[in-house]
Amino acid sequence: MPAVEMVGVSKTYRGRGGQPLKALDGLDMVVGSGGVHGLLGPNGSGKTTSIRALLGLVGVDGGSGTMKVLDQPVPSGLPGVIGDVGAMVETPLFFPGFSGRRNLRLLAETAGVPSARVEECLELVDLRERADDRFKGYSLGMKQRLGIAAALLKAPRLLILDEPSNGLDPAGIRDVRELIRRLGSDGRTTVLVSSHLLAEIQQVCDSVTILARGRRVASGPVAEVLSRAGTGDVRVVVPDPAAAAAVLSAAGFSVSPTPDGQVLVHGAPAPGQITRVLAEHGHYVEELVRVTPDLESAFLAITGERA
Ligand SMILES: Nc1ncnc2c1ncn2[C@@H]1O[C@H](COP(=O)(O)OP(=O)(O)OP(=O)(O)O)[C@@H](O)[C@H]1O
Repeated sequence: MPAVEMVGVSKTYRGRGGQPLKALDGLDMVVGSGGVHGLLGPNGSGKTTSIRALLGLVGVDGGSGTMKVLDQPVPSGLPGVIGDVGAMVETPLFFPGFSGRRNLRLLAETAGVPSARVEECLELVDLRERADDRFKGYSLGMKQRLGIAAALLKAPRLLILDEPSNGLDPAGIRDVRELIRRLGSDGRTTVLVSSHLLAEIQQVCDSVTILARGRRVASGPVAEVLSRAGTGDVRVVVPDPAAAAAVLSAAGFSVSPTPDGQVLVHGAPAPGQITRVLAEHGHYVEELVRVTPDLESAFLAITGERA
């Protein structure tokens, strides 16, 4: 059973002049159970809107598709499963003059969660030692981790985090990344995390849905999405790159030189053919490497947009 399912979901906002703005345009998304799933897209592509729609915080266009969370239809079945869903959407609100612990205890009381769970969550996000400091004195990273702790209070089966790394410094980003990885590998939690940071998704997620203009443009295991968007380029190191490039070009390969004196052969040719043609002309290959794209180039290739 997928943890999240969206099929053909659209959401139209009214712009300032009343003109329609399609934030979601027939969006499909399937998040399998367990692990970390990334929702990746440039600003304005519909990440927050889709998360808000899944949580029933925003209504979608009438008759525009279906959504399920933990196998329950959204919004009608949400009351039955919302206790198993933890979410952090936008910066969470806490009382600035209260400590992290007191803030969490208040939330736990409201949700009927025992206070022992507050301590567990503080431990999970590594805030135990600073739990009695006032919230307003926390760094942005600590505030964000407290927000994640709040989302974890109910020991959710599905944890949804909207841009949890936003505004964090590198150390904060690393802490949040490690936390997400830990949660996603505990065997019971599915984490859905949105980001416009390609490296973030690449480092932390098992699978990914890529959005552009409110639509899914790619999805699957991160490694698969990357290889599908693969350029098929091969980088060749030879003693005389200019002559080797001329030979390859004459043999019908599409080639270009690299600034560091290597030859880039485009378009997924079998590497064996490259070495054979070169050897026939007295050029002996010192090194031959397939170029693996990172998520950034894959993303640009897929969406034609800059993140
Ligand atoms: N309440 C709203 N009223 C009108 N338009 C909105 C509203 N919320 C979002 N939009 C528009 O819908 C589109 C999608 O926005 P959304 O916030 O879902 O994107 P996003 O991918 O989360 O981007 P970001 O990372 O910038 O938050 C944008 O064009 C945005 O301006």
